[in-house]
Amino acid sequence: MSDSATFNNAARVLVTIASDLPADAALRKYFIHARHLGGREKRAISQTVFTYFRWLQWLDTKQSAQKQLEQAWALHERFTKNPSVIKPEALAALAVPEWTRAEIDWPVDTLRQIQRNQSLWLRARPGTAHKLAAQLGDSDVLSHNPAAVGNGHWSHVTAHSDAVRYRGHHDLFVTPQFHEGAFEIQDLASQLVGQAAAPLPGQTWWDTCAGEGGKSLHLADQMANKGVLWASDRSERRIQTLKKRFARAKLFNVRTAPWDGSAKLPTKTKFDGILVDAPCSGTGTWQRNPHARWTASTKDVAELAVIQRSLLDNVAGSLKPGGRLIYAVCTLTKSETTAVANAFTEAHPELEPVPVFPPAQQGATEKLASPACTVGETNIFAETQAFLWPHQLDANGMFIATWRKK
Ligand SMILES: C[S@@+](CC[C@H](N)C(=O)[O-])C[C@H]1O[C@@H](n2cnc3c(N)ncnc32)[C@H](O)[C@@H]1O
Repeated sequence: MSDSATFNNAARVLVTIASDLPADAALRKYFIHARHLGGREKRAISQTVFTYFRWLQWLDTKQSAQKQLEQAWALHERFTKNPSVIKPEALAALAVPEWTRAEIDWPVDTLRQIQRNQSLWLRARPGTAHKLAAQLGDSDVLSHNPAAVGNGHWSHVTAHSDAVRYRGHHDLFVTPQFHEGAFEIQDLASQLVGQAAAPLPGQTWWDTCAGEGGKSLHLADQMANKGVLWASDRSERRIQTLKKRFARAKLFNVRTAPWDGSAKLPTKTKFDGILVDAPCSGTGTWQRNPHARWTASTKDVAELAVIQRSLLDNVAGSLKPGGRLIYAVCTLTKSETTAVANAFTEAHPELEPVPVFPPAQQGATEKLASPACTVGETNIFAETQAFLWPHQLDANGMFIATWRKK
C-alpha cells in the first residue's frame, strides 16, 4: 500500500532525478537528509518511485507529479492482481522504449516480468544455503526447489547454485551473517555467470572488469582460497571496495591491479580462465532499475559494443592453451551480445566456442538427453551462447558466451 505521505516524499524525489542523478542515486541522496524516515517508509518511497518509471508511458503528463505517482500505483495494483488487464500489445508499445524493438525480440513474458517488483537474491557461501535461509528466515533455497524460478528448463543449472531468494523486509546489511561474510547480495543471473566460469581450486583466473567484486568473490569462493585470482578494473574506487569485501569474506587468493581496458595489460601471466563482465547498456536490469529504460540510447549501445569487442580482443592472448574465456553482459541487445560474440569468434580462429554450462560442470551428465534440459528446441548444455531472460529465472536478463583456446 502507498499513502499520501509516501506519494509526497516520492514526488519530492522525482523532481531531483536528472540524467546525472539516476533514480537510485536520487533516492539515496534524499534518504541521507530525511533521517526521520524508517526502513519501511524508505522501502515504500523507493517502490513508488520505481513503479512510476515502470508505468511512465501510461501516465497523463498534464497531471501533477503526485497524481501521476498515484496513477502509476493504481496500474501496478491492477496489474499485480491480474496481469492480463494489460494487453501484450500495450506492454510491447509502452513498457520499453521504441528504439529497443530493433535490438531486442522482447518475449511477452519478459515484458510482464519487468513490470513487477524484483526478487532479492543472495549468494550463500558454498554449501551453506540451507543454514543461511534458516538463520535469516523468509527465504527459499533455490537448489532445494530449482523449478521454483519461472522456467523449469533451467533447473539442472540452478540445482547446483548456492542461491537464496529473500522475501523478508529486514535490513540485511545489519545482520550478523552479513558482517561475518556468510552471504553476498547478488542477482541470480550474475551467480550463473560465476557458475559458467566454474574455476577450480589451484587455477589462475582473471576477472578483467571486476568492479566492486561481485563476481570475483564468487570465483574466489569456488577456488576455495587456492590458486590466484587477478581482479582488475579501471576504477580505483571500485577496487578498494572489492578489497574490503574480500576481507569480510575472508578470501585471500585475490591480486588486484588497475586496468583501463587498453592493449597495455596489467600482467604477462597466462590464465586458465578469463572473465570479461563488460560494461553494457544494462537493458537486462530494467526490472530493478526502470529509470534506466528512459535514459539508455542506441548511441550508448553502439559505443559500448565497440568497447566490449576491444576488451575481448585485448585479453584473448592471455589465455593458456585450453584456457576458457567467459563474456558476460547484463543486456539483451543484439549489438552487444550475439553481434559482439560472433564477430569475435570470426576474428579469433585460435579460440573455439564451447558450451556455457557444460553438463559435467553442473553435475548433470546423465541428464543430457532429458527434454527438461532444453529451452524450446535448444539443448542448454550444448549452447555456446546463452540468453538468460528475466522471466525464466525471476532475475536480471544476462547474456553469456564462452570460448576455449585451442
Ligand atoms: C558490469 S560492471 C562489472 C561488475 C562486476 N564484475 C561485478 O560483478 O560486480 C563493468 C565494469 O567495467 C569497468 N569498465 C568500464 N569501462 C571499462 C573499460 N574500458 N576498461 C576496463 N574496465 C571498464 C567499470 O568500471 C565496471 O566496474
